[in-house]
Amino acid sequence: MSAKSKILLTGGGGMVGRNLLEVAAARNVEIIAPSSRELDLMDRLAVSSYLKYLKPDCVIHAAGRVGGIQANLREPVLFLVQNWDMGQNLIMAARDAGIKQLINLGSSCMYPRNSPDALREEDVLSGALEPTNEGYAIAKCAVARLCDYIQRENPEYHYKTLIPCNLYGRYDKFDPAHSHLVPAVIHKLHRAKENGVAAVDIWGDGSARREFMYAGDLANAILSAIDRFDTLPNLMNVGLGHDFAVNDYYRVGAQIVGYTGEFEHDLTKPVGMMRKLTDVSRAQDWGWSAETSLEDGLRATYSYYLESGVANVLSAG
Ligand SMILES: NC(=O)c1ccc[n+]([C@@H]2O[C@H](COP(=O)([O-])OP(=O)(O)OC[C@H]3O[C@@H](n4cnc5c(N)ncnc54)[C@H](OP(=O)(O)O)[C@@H]3O)[C@@H](O)[C@H]2O)c1
Ligand SMILES: C[C@@H]1O[C@H](OP(=O)(O)OP(=O)(O)OC[C@H]2O[C@@H](n3cnc4c(=O)[nH]c(N)nc43)[C@H](O)[C@@H]2O)[C@@H](O)[C@H](O)[C@@H]1O
Repeated sequence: MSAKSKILLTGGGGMVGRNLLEVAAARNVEIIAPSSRELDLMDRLAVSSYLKYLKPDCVIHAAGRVGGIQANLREPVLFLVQNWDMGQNLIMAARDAGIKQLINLGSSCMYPRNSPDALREEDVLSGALEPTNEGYAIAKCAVARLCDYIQRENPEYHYKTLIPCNLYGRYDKFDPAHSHLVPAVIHKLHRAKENGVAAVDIWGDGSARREFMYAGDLANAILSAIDRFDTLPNLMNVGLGHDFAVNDYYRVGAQIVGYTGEFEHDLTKPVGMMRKLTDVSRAQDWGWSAETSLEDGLRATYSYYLESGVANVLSAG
């Protein structure tokens, strides 16, 4: 894509979007990123007229209704309806506006549950989904397939999907009502350290495994995808290629936060998939690999948690 290309980003106010905008700014890549108040993706007519007016050369779809296992269990209707409506509205409007290049973000939750092996792109829709996030996963699969079908019907359109593994990093959601594992680890351990709490609860027995990648690495991957769009595979996992047990995230988190207390396992809490490791060979063949270690990523995320004031807001709540 040329330096003059006009790039539209949805979800610019979210964790992935804000990391992408930071990395793009550092490389003098201009990206147009309307907030949800400026462009509500649930409003089909507004999306259609916006795209016909703006006529971007490429669209990056990073908006979504996103949350951890507890939010998905609580509101499956919202996760299904909003992620499908936003994706359909944007992608159909892009097609009808004649926009030829689009990068859609899926999620490793799209994959069938409980696969002992690393998940390959061709495994999408090859088995039953994880019940704890089924609504979200159905929407993600449907939007990814919509992109694929548009390409099949219109070969001059290139609507590609990246499938990120679990993510964490600066600008993440730390509110326990919505957070994923890693921000929950940071928030719970910080609060326990500050309040002298003797033991922190871990949901489940801690043996579930997760592949959490630093969001800054995904931002770099998306920028590479923009730069080298023509060689980008139509469907590509973006992950670490290795995972850790839930207990490991708490152990390393305790080192970073400075928590020296004990842990207790709450077996009444939901654990979701026992594993959802992505196979990253397609990305490696394409010339991309993640670079940030868990320790470095946790350290940067904890610094953000402290410096952004999130810690104080959540402590006051
Ligand atoms: N976080 C993860 O672990 C993870 C893992 C794999 C894939 N992904 C995917 O990566 C993408 C970004 O995730 P994230 O973690 O950055 O999510 P996030 O922090 O929750 O951000 C979501 C973004 O979507 C926007 N949005 C929500 N409803 C909207 C609407 N009706 N109209 C326009 N914009 C709307 C939000 O805008 P406002 O802030 O203005 O509401 C926000 O900027 C999503 O597609 C997600 O499925 C995330
Ligand atoms: C990428 C996201 O993956 C999500 O699944 P999923 O990895 O289980 O989502 P998480 O909420 O990150 O949970 C990951 C694992 O961490 C365990 N866990 C341990 N302690 C905690 C805690 O205090 N808070 C949280 N949240 N988890 C905790 C949890 O039981 C689960 O096995 C999907 O629900 C979303 O839709 C999204 O796709």
